[in-house]
Amino acid sequence: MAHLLIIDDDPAFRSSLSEMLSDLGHHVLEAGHVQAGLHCLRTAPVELVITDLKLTGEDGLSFLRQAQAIKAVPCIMLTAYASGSNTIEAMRLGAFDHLTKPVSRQKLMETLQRALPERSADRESRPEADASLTADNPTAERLIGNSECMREVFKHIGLAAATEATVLILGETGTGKEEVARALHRNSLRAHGPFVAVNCAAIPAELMESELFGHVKGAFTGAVADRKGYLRQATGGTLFLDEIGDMPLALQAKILRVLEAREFSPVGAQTVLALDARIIAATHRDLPAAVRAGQFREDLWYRLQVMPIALPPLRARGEDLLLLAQHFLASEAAGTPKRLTAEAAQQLVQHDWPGNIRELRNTIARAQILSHHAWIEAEHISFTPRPQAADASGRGAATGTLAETLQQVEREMIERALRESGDNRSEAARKLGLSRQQLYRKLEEHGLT
Ligand SMILES: Nc1ncnc2c1ncn2[C@@H]1O[C@H](COP(=O)(O)OP(=O)(O)OP(=O)(O)O)[C@@H](O)[C@H]1O
Repeated sequence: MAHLLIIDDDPAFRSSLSEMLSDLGHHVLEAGHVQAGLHCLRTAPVELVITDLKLTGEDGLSFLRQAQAIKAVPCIMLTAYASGSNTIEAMRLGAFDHLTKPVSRQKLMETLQRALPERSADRESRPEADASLTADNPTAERLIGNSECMREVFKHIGLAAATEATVLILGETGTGKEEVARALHRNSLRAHGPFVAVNCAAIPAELMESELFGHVKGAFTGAVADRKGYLRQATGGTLFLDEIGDMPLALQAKILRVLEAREFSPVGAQTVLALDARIIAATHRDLPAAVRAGQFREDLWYRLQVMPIALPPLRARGEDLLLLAQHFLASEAAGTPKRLTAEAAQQLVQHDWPGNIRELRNTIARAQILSHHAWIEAEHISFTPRPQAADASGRGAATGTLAETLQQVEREMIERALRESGDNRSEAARKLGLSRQQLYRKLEEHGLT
């Protein structure tokens, strides 16, 4: 038996929940608003709190903020109005879990079982979240999603946000990895610092080191002035390394060193600078497969595994699809948002969304333009043809003559080999099964020198 406190301004809900918990053998206290709940926490031997989010007067998040100063007890947020931002905020403020109403007896039992053995000792060591950071913040909902899998993602964001842990975000292209990185930053203790996003796949391998670490004047030909580099630009904030799976191996070793030692040196400098930025990385690649293929360092992979967050593809997000579609219709509308007919919604549901949320956003934008009325009909929905990935044989990429296609595939393979070998030409030649001379000739042919 444990002493539980329920805070809810709906007396009927309070008493039915109280009955359910008493049936499970617990001693239950009830409060109708936040201050009454805080009073119980001060005066009674409360071991766990279940609080509603939307209450008359102060809300459940306000209870969480104030409760921390009184007693460390697990708090479960229960709401009919779950959103990405209130889930993240509740978890960041130390909530044990965030459940949606109506809650089943089974779910409640399961959550209590997880929460109660933990009691207070464990929780006292959790870093206190800075309540001032987002106290007035969660206005516009930026991360849409109500599906069970996204609610798990929001909880992980909330838990990770309050820490300094390096986070690795995994997910197919367009699933919202950058959006999640931004949410982590917004909800972190570094929210007032900069958020610097770097796309590792877009920077030429030979420039990447100086782009990240900076350089001093004269460090190499062309270094005509000092350059700060992204690590220093992110001081006090967050550095988001997007597409880390495309980082050349040589640089992966350097980033690992930065993560371990939390210090780095600009190219050509003798000085060592302390890292004062949180690193969040993301990739759409299958990193374990890249590790097996020798394209990604195993030690860096383990180092990034501290706090992985895997984003589900849109086709696995069920109800979120139409929720997101409505969100894009509303956010892009000048006046009253257009509505989807049942047939148009059906079209959306049947598609498998290889480009995920980005593809949905573009599909909705296109439908919005094509429809001249208040409704979006099925005929306004069209999907972008899926780009055919060029495999090593060039199949699927062929639009020109055979010779053109072969040239194109050759060029892509050379670029990839150079990227993956950190621009080391001997290694790239080995990967491609060419001699160094043959590779040099090909580089010249393709204008890649
Ligand atoms: N949960 C969400 N709610 C609303 N919009 C979202 C959500 N997730 C992603 N988006 C939108 O979808 C688009 C793609 O998101 P984002 O750029 O974060 O994806 P990504 O996984 O980083 O893509 P890539 O792998 O190509 O870098 C953006 O316009 C973003 O604002």
